[in-house]
Amino acid sequence: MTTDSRTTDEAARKAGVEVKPVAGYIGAEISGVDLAAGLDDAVVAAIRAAVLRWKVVFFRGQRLDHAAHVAFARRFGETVVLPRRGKASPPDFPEIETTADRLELGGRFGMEHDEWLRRRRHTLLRGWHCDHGARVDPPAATILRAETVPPYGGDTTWSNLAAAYAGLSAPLRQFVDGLRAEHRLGVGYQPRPGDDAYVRHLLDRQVATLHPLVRVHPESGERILYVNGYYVEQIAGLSRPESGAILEMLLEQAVRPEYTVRFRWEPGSVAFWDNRATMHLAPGDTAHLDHPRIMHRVMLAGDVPVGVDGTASQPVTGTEPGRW
Ligand SMILES: O=C(O)CCC(=O)C(=O)O
Ligand SMILES: [Fe+2]
Repeated sequence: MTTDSRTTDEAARKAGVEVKPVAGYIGAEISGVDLAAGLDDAVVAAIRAAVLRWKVVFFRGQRLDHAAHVAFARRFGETVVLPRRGKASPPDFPEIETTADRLELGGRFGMEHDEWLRRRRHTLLRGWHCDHGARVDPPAATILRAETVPPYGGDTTWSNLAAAYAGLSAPLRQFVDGLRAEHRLGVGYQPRPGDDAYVRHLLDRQVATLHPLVRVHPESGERILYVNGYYVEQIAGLSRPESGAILEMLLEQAVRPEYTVRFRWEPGSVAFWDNRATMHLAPGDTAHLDHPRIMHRVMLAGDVPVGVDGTASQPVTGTEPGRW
């Protein structure tokens, strides 16, 4: 499978679906498909090719319920079953995670969201992340659907990390190709009464992995600037100030506006992104609004990343492939 646009177009033509790019480097809207119906293999192949080519694809006006959402995801790979989940997750659907109103990430870790973000070392990248990036095998993809959206606000933004890598100068690409960085979750957070089971699970386990700073995409072969605004902590072998300055620069590069796409949700919208080749930014503009925002997601299991020299990511603590 390649990211060649001819391959993508060919697959779409065969399947009778329309793939319409919506930004120069990332994002395409797919129409002419009902995700709740049983999809034939050609449609699945067309969607898969579009996700690889455009990194995130959008569907509108879908009528997925939890069961159909999971069934759709399973056409593309193994779904992730979280062993202990937040109280927001629907009963009987261990693969579905629900976020209501806003991402309470800070609150989840025992402090207010702003304080949580302030503690991050990298100031530029407030909130940009790929999902579960501190794991040794982060999910390959996330499929997010909107149930209830505010009348304004609540947009999500994605960035293309292959384009960000390609946009670096040659000497800098060569420099980062050989580096690895530690990604961490749960460090320094204090538990507090009322934490749900999922939070306690995260707090129980410090999760950290040494990932290549440039990973080779397992399907497309593209080089990906593998930084993460939530999780990346330190470039191995560099001093703390060197690492901090270089990470700030790379994180800024990773989310340059031209590499991004922003999506306006409607009820029934679905976004399907390649979590190996993108970061995304959950909206921060709805917390003060009096409008609910209810989203459900399913993730696909992913591989252990591999760097340019063929070296795989190394677990540091609290993570092993396939164990959630
Ligand atoms: O709700 C959103 O817009 C995105 C939330 C998010 O980061 C995720 O589902 O992984
Ligand atoms: Fe996310």
